[in-house]
Amino acid sequence: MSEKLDTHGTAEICDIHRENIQVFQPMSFKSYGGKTRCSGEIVTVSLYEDNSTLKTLLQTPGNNRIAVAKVSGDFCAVVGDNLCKFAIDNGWGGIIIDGFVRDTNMLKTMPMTVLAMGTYPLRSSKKSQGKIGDTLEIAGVKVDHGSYLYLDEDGILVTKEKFSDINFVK
Ligand SMILES: O=C([O-])CC(=O)C(=O)O
Ligand SMILES: [Mg+2]
Repeated sequence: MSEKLDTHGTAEICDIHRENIQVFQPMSFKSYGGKTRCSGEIVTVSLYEDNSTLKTLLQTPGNNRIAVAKVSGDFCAVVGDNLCKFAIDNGWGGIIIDGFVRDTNMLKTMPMTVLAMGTYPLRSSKKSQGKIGDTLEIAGVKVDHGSYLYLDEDGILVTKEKFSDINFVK
């Protein structure tokens, strides 16, 4: 007897839609937030040693979208409990940082999905401008602004559009 699942995680999406997804390389991201799953439209953010563009973005309505940021330059933490609180208050679906976060003792208690490459205690400078909307190269995948992301305990995958036949686990 086979039971039909009424919700799907990333593993089921991979089985159903293998041809239409790109999967992030493993061992690239760790989960730091109080939530470990999310799905939603991607907003891409390019940062260079400065989190102000991301900070401003997270203070605008998220409508359940996912902020995906790539950070270059010197090591710095671009998200901590303050930015995480903005994301929660403004209805963002998740924050994915190809870079570092801090205040992780707080982040783990907060109802937000926050993934990053690792932790670093030093904050970013406020000297440079970031940019929204670039295509980012992250964990072996080209991530387009406006594409769709599914993330859970098994991994992260992106697709051009939301799958209408998928009822993603909450
Ligand atoms: O303030 C910053 O730049 C990062 C941070 O610690 C926070 O978001 O709490
Ligand atoms: Mg902080």
